[in-house]
Amino acid sequence: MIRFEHVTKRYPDGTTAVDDLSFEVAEGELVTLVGPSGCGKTTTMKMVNRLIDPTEGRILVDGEDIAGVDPVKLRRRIGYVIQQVGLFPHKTVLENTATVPQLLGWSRRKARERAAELLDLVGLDPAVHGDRYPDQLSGGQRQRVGVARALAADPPVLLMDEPFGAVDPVVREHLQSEFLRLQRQVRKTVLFVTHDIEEAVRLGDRMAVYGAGRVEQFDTPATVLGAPASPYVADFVGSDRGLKRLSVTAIGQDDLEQPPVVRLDDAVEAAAERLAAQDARWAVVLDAGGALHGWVAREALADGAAVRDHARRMEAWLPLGASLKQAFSVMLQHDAGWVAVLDDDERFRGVLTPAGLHEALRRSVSGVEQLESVAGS
Ligand SMILES: Nc1ncnc2c1ncn2[C@@H]1O[C@H](COP(=O)(O)OP(=O)(O)OP(=O)(O)O)[C@@H](O)[C@H]1O
Repeated sequence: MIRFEHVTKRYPDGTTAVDDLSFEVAEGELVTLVGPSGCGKTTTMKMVNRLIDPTEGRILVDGEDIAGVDPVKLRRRIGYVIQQVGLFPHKTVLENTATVPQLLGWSRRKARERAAELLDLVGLDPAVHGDRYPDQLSGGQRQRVGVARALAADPPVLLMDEPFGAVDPVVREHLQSEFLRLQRQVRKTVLFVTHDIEEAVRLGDRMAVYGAGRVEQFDTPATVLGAPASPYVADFVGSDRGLKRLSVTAIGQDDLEQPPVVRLDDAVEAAAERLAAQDARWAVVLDAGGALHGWVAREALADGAAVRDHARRMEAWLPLGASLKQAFSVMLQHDAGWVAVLDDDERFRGVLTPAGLHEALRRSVSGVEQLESVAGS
């Protein structure tokens, strides 16, 4: 969708901001550009919407060399979100969000309807916030309006330059989660500039780690953390990259244990027999529809009619594919001996125990070492 071919940018004073850059961002992919200040991230981004033109090389958007495209027309296909947001102070939130559709010639009513829909999508109630002015919003809310405005004309491509850089860490994490949720819905092709390695790892399908003007490594966060391509990248991602890897290592089916499963309506004797046959002290309890209800202890199944007479609720669960970091946090939060793991259709897939989690942690960390020795050989 966005393709850089040997792109170099030299400013008139002789500074080479970007040096022979080649990479491709697939349709619907979110690529983070991360690196220290002055390494050329913003220059890279501004070349995509022709705020800056390259000195050498070419950039293709959707197969078309953008050097031949009128910048104004090009920018209609490309949403742009920056740290300073740049909302018009004298326009309301709704008017700000409707700006681009109106420039594109939409009727005032249609543009405002679309704006209200988008504010809703980014988690702002148009009835509450729509008529406010930007200075009546919090920093986090202003950033959300910036994202809504960039999405208003439904461009296939989004450029985001440190969009969450100016808010405090708690709000930033919140905005990141919301943005990930939003991106799963809208599936834009996104270039996202940040100097925060945690943010780059968390948001990126792939990440480009910049050294001075060059991409030192372009790969998935798990690979960048597990097998840094050079001592520079290893140093940049930090000595705690093993820990960071926990947030990008997913729980898999192999990490789960399979205790006996009984249903709320099962007769007590039949349930007790099943537990005895597997020599288990407890079983997971599902309701008639197969949804997780909780658990039941073997010794409780001595009397009564159905499992439901003795079943206890268990609220904690994790989706299959959740990160080890999330798993750790849910286990600590619920002080639980096990956590049920459900798939996308909320079907029960097994339980994660502290032993299973420990095994997965070891695998993740030793993965780092193994990959390191591969990278070093
Ligand atoms: N108009 C300009 N003229 C000359 N040099 C420039 C110009 N704009 C940027 N540069 C230089 O180009 C290099 C790359 O700048 P760029 O803004 O792309 O970096 P960055 O990685 O986005 O940095 P930051 O994270 O600080 O925003 C820097 O050395 C910068 O000083």
